[in-house]
Amino acid sequence: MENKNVHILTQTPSLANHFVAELRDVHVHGDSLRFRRNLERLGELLAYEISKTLPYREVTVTTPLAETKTLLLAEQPVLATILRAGLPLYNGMLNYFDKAYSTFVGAYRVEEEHTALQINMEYLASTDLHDKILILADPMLATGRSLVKSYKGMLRHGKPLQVHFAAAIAAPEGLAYVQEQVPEAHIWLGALDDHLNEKAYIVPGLGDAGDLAFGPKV
Ligand SMILES: O=P(O)(O)OC[C@H]1O[C@H](OP(=O)(O)OP(=O)(O)O)[C@H](O)[C@@H]1O
Ligand SMILES: O=c1cc[nH]c(=O)[nH]1
Ligand SMILES: [Mg+2]
Repeated sequence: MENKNVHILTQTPSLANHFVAELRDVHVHGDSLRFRRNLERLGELLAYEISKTLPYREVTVTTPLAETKTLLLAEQPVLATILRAGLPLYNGMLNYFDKAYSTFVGAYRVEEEHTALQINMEYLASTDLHDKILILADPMLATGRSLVKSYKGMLRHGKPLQVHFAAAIAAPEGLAYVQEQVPEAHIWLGALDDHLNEKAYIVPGLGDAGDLAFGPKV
């Protein structure tokens, strides 16, 4: 997909391909610690890629031997995520943007037979977003409904100057919906997959990210 606002890590050879491969692999899925850690490692890589596009300022650092100039972030981004599957990806980003403030949304898909997919949003705890650089991380961008509803809910806490959406895996349908609803967003993906199935799961995808990380919901 040719779009300068969409960045897909696995389109070039790098360790991101290892992390995404393990996230998908049914033979690794029994190990929830490894699943969470792979999401976290991907979050670290996505944070690093995003960091290359952020504004910097020059500062002087004093070593034991001399003073030297270096670049530091002009400002910290705000990191946001959607509970619960978003936590490990968010945690990876927080490992790198280690002084960032955070915003949390509790949203989940109501997956019922014969009814249209609905997103329940029941919790929102946000820092001030006015004029901030916002990075919203959620591992699965399937229909895009969770991401867009969460982002629009966050806007009551201020309009960010810049918005980045980060996901491990996206479906083309969800990507198109997000681009239509939030055209200003910069989108960062581990991988862009083929399609959604009849239950709005990403194919080939990885299954249910929340269940694989934290166990099945009842
Ligand atoms: O693009 P969408 O079609 O909205 O689907 C994506 C959402 O699905 C997953 O969460 P889920 O609803 O399974 O909740 P969970 O984190 O509790 O597992 C995922 O973490 C996204 O938030
Ligand atoms: O494929 C999908 C779609 C939504 N949520 C997931 O965890 N996986
Ligand atoms: Mg889930």
